[in-house]
Amino acid sequence: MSAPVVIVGTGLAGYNLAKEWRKLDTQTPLLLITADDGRSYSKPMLSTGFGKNKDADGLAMAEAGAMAEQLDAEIRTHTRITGIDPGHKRVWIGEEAVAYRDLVLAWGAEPIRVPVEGDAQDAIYPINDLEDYARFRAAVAGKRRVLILGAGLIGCEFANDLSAGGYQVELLAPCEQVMPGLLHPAAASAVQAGLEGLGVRFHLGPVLASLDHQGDALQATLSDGSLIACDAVVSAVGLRPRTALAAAAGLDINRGVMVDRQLRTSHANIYALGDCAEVEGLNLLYVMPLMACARALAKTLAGEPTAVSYGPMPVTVKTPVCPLVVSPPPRGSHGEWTVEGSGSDIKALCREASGALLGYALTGAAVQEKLALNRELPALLA
Ligand SMILES: Cc1cc2nc3c(=O)[nH]c(=O)nc-3n(C[C@H](O)[C@H](O)[C@H](O)COP(=O)(O)OP(=O)(O)OC[C@H]3O[C@@H](n4cnc5c(N)ncnc54)[C@H](O)[C@@H]3O)c2cc1C
Repeated sequence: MSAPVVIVGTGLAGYNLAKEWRKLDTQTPLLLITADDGRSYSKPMLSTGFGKNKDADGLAMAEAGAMAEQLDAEIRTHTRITGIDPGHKRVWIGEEAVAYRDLVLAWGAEPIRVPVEGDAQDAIYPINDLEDYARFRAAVAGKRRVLILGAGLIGCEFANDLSAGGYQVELLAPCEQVMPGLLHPAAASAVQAGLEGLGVRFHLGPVLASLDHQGDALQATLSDGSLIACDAVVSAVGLRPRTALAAAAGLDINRGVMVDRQLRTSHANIYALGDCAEVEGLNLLYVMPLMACARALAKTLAGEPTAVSYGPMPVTVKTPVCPLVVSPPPRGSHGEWTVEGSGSDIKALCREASGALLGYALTGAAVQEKLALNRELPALLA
């Protein structure tokens, strides 16, 4: 039998690529390898599960077996790739070598861990996949108070969702506003005020110095000396694209695994997409870009080399208490911000001197204007 196309990872990138490719090629063998249980799920739902009262099983859309049948593929679950041998076109799973025709890296990004003192490291939960989510839900069942580390998009989404699920939330981050780097301060204030309205208490500035067990609960000591009592900690301090195995195999690495617009790495027959990939300098950890990459790469793998294009990529942040859509100005662009509105309804626009729209942040009622504004936004990869 000819060597299969091998996709490493069964997240949205791996599975969507497999689906798109199977539309074009029903013959070539396909092998998916995943470190997790291979269940298909939509990762964005992880930060809406408490409000919707859905556990991990409730968020899973299909078991690995059903996906294998649907994709006419072999899926190896709980199996971790440990090396790549580009010269011989094979990957290593421990001592076992697996040959590939083409190899696709869709192995995502991993949560950054911040060093914290104390005896309760075990009570800090990153939530980056279904299994993380299941562990966290088990940890907070019957509990009341959650401390979130990180005021980025994911930290804010969890703050909204856990509040909606009945938890008392404290949010700690060493920055001056929520979603710094992504949001204009006026929009950040609107979101923060909305979350405060739900009872979220913000501690912006200090970091977590230590976390210790105290009876059945936990005590967090902040770098400014203040104390927070809680029952569990969510770590949402950021993600780092997985690159170590690619670097060890000699692939070009920057922030992510570097690929061109055809999603080709620096080595023949090896491609990357999703959170692990840096596409012409852009490492976008969102669903829309990976879907565009999956469609383009499916064609390339089916024999029609195709470059990916990114249109505007606005992000809808799931903070229903203060709806938010944001499209940050492209890196390196220069524009002036104008802000209209007040309270929870903010329209912040960034324009070039010529008047061309570079980016925006819309909150509350202003979100309605997104469709009209999207038509004005520049494409990220034309
Ligand atoms: C809580 C949360 C909410 C989000 N909300 C949104 C949103 O609203 N909108 C949006 O656009 N984006 C959102 N995102 C981002 C979006 O979900 C991700 O960009 C996307 O799901 C990444 O998919 P992926 O397939 O690249 O990676 P992953 O889903 O992380 O998949 C990686 C896969 O690789 C496997 N793997 C890793 N290492 C190995 C190895 N060595 N061997 C074998 N397998 C391996 C893993 O087991 C897994 O199957 C959110 C992210 C989070 C965490």
